[in-house]
Amino acid sequence: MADILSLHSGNDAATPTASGLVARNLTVRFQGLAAISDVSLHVGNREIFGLIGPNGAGKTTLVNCLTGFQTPTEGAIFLHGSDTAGWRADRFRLEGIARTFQSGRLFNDLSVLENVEVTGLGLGLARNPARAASYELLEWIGIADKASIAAGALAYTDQRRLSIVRALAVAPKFILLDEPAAGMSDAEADELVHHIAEIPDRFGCGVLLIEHNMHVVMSICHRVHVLDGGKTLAVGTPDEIKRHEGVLAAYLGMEA
Ligand SMILES: Nc1ncnc2c1ncn2[C@@H]1O[C@H](COP(=O)(O)OP(=O)(O)OP(=O)(O)O)[C@@H](O)[C@H]1O
Repeated sequence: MADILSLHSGNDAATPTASGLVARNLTVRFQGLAAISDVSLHVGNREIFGLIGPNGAGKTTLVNCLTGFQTPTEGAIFLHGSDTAGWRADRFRLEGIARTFQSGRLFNDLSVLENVEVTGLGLGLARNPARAASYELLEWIGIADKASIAAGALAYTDQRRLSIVRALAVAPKFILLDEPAAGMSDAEADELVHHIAEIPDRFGCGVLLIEHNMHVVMSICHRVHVLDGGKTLAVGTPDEIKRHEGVLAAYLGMEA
């Protein structure tokens, strides 16, 4: 615990605290090559925390570590002060860490409503309450009118919306969103921004957001962590990140 309280060292500008989701000095090597190197971060309880970086920067590898899909080669992850060493993905999920995948991973043959409902049933809810809660989530994200069609028949952008509510259905403490705005038009991304911004207060959870759409990241994140080549390049508020010379050169400059 004392170690977490002194997290302020290293490369995370977060306020030291034992609460929240904390990664400390994470390194992941694949066949000797470092996908991430000595990365530390802290996501606060109701924070919207952006994770950005060029392709191959290590964002997904980091999220895989924070959800138990990847064991770090070095370093540690703490959830509300508990060391997660040895936790597998199902334990992370049970402890309140939910995620979406770039690929969606929906049950394509089940209806949109059933995709959310199975999560509620898995949590032990009875059928009717699970169905009602699922419908409410679909209404919130704006796809309740498609509740009865097969998830596999949804447009790609609606599949991404469904992935988000399915992850929220487990009442997580943290939700990790992997490129939720991918493939969306500017208008669709704007609408998504509005929904993601509501998550902390409406669902009482923190958000870690991987996103290439800079408008989305800069308009809703409280803080942004920039990875480049597996290393932390900068951590700061959106305004600080927008002005950071190293970030402009390594990443944002590419967008110009
Ligand atoms: N299972 C793996 N085996 C070997 N190398 C891997 C593996 N997973 C990722 N890598 C490598 O680790 C580095 C980081 O990849 P990662 O997918 O985490 O980056 P990313 O920032 O999420 O990229 P993108 O924006 O393209 O999704 C890349 O060089 C990638 O090739």
